[in-house]
Amino acid sequence: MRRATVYRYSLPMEAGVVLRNQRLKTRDGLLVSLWQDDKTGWGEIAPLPGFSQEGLPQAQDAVQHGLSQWVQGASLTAVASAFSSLPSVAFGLSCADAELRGELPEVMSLRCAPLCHGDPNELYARLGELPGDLFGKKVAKVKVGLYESVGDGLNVSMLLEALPELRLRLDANRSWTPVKAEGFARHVAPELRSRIAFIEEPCLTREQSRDFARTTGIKIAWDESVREPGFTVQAEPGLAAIIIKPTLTGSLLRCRQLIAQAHAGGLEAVISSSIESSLGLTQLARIAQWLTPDAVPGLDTLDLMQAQLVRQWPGSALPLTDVSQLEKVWQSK
Ligand SMILES: O=C(O)CCC(=O)c1ccccc1C(=O)O
Ligand SMILES: [Mg+2]
Repeated sequence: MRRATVYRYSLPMEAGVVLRNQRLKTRDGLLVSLWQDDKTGWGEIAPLPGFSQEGLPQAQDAVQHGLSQWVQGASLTAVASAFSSLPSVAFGLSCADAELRGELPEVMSLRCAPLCHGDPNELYARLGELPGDLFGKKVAKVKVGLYESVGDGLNVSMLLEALPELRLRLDANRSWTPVKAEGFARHVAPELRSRIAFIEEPCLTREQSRDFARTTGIKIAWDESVREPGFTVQAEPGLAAIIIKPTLTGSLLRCRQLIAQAHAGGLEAVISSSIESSLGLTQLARIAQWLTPDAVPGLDTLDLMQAQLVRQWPGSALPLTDVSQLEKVWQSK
């Protein structure tokens, strides 16, 4: 006997969370809970506005359709894989399936690269509390490209000089022209550059980003590129990592393929948040521990929200929204 329930959630965000020029006031998504033979599995389906191609109504239709098939005996692994054009659906259903089958280990990665939103004092304070990673180094992520690239360069240099064990991941989200990228690099001394683990997508095109890596010696990582049609994982000079945001990428199977291809090419694969609730984030932390144990995941987005959902993120003081407070939108017969 199989049963499935779909819940809808809407969590208030902290004021001022802006994504690709739009303000995100609430984070909206679906939770699914599966039940079979006294076992349960949960998954989160949360298309991210401005990033996901699919919207929530379309995702909900697909989820209900997929779960109806599962209840009637179809394999959810196969159902999830069939939704490759709706990555959030493929990912959420495959997580619920993996939990139900006991495939997703419980143990979470407790390391997480803190996201710095520009205030260096805040980052100093947070880094002080951070445990060093496997190699005794601390890693944090700083968004760049929002203001003047020269200012970004100065800020990054100041952080690296002030904190000698710090390594930085930077993320420019394709915002720099080659001239701006050069303006950034000019203000980061060559001896500091090796402590930039990578910068995600510095320029508008991959070719420009490759040129940037070549001329500056600063390593790059693909993020947006990983989700573009025709992308294949390929090791190349200057490339350090690929970023995998499963909600934007697809099923666990698809994520595992990307991770395996990255590792085979000597690249780091970094599991990262698409601003999921605490339920989705704790699953991502488990996936990271399971599949990329040597890479610190990029999951520091819980505090953008005003509440946690169903499952608690270790150490978070945010209030917890319980299942009983959620709107049930569908249930199998
Ligand atoms: O990667 C991280 O550390 C946090 C997640 C993050 O930065 C992000 C979250 C949602 C959408 C886009 C991005 C991004 O990488 O730009
Ligand atoms: Mg990015």
